[in-house]
Amino acid sequence: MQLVRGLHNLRPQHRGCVATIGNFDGVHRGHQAILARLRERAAELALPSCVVIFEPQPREFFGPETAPARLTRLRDKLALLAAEGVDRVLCLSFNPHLRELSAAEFVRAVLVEGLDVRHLEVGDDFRFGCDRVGDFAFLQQAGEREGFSVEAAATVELDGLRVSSTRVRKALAAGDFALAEHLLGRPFQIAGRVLHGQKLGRQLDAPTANVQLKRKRVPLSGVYLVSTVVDGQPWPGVANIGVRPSVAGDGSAHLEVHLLDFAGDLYGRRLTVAFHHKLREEQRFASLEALKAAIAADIAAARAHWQGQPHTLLAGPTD
Ligand SMILES: Cc1cc2nc3c(=O)[nH]c(=O)nc-3n(C[C@H](O)[C@H](O)[C@H](O)COP(=O)(O)O)c2cc1C
Ligand SMILES: Nc1ncnc2c1ncn2[C@@H]1O[C@H](COP(=O)(O)OP(=O)(O)OP(=O)(O)O)[C@@H](O)[C@H]1O
Repeated sequence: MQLVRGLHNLRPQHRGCVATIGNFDGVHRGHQAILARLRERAAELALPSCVVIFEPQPREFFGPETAPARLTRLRDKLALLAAEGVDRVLCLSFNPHLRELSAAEFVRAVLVEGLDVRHLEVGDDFRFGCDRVGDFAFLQQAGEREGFSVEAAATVELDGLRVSSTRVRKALAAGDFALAEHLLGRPFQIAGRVLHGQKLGRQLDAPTANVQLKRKRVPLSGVYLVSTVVDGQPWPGVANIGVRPSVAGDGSAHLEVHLLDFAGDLYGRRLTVAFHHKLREEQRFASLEALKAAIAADIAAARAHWQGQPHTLLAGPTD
């Protein structure tokens, strides 16, 4: 899959494609349905498929402090789009210039002059352009004028409700991992490099891999049953994600993973951590002894949960 950053990096060979536009945060089952249609249309028309995304996402541009926490950082999103068979991603920086484009200007600059789109696939509720005035009817009219077809994919629902990134975030916040997994079509995962921590974990009888989050906010907080894959082998564990109120920190979110009965060195490696069940909220403990006892109880709960389940049967992460 090819990544093109910004309209100015489009070249003549990028013209002529089937496309879709959106945030695609989480690449959930609604997104997957659109991407499946995109693949089909691309094959029928013998053209490459292109997904147009924005960075930052529009809500992050309008309210960096109030925008919801991301399900996927750009890197994860790109990996998931590649796995869905997308040929090309056009990543536009959402900046003051882009936000001021009217729907008609967006169609002209991005879809017609930039990409020469021959077919556009969108969700039935899709809206875009300054003040979100561009909708499906608008796109169809523009398509008739400019010579591209537009198709609205039917809404994908689960239990009578639309699948959306917002709903995945709510499921995670409520600790409903079965629902999050249904909505995403895979367990919720966070990937990152293992960094050196404060080395306190050893004193707590729970050495932890400190997974770099590279983001200010995360869509979940607490203590969880997790799994990861080390050297191709699924590995169960328990993890804390949060600000670690019991130890002096900088207030930023951390992901600390303790793998059950693991003795190797993980520093510098990239781990993908899948979340399966919430054990408890993160707490502020008055002493390291109290924290140590709580972590021992978490580890015992994880052991009881995974006992009897062969590691190979774990619903592990995808890499
Ligand atoms: C299973 C588990 C549960 C944890 N629960 C909490 C908690 O409730 N409150 C807290 O402040 N820190 C909690 N922690 C985080 C520890 O404070 C952290 O792992 C420890 O400070 C080690 O950090 P280090 O890797 O930087 O040395 C938990 C860690 C694990 C592995
Ligand atoms: N459940 C769904 N069924 C069909 N299409 C969907 C569904 N969810 C999103 N889409 C479509 O996928 C494209 C990208 O959607 P986008 O990520 O912008 O919205 P979303 O998933 O609904 O997120 P949010 O909850 O943040 O609004 C759009 O065309 C959108 O209409």
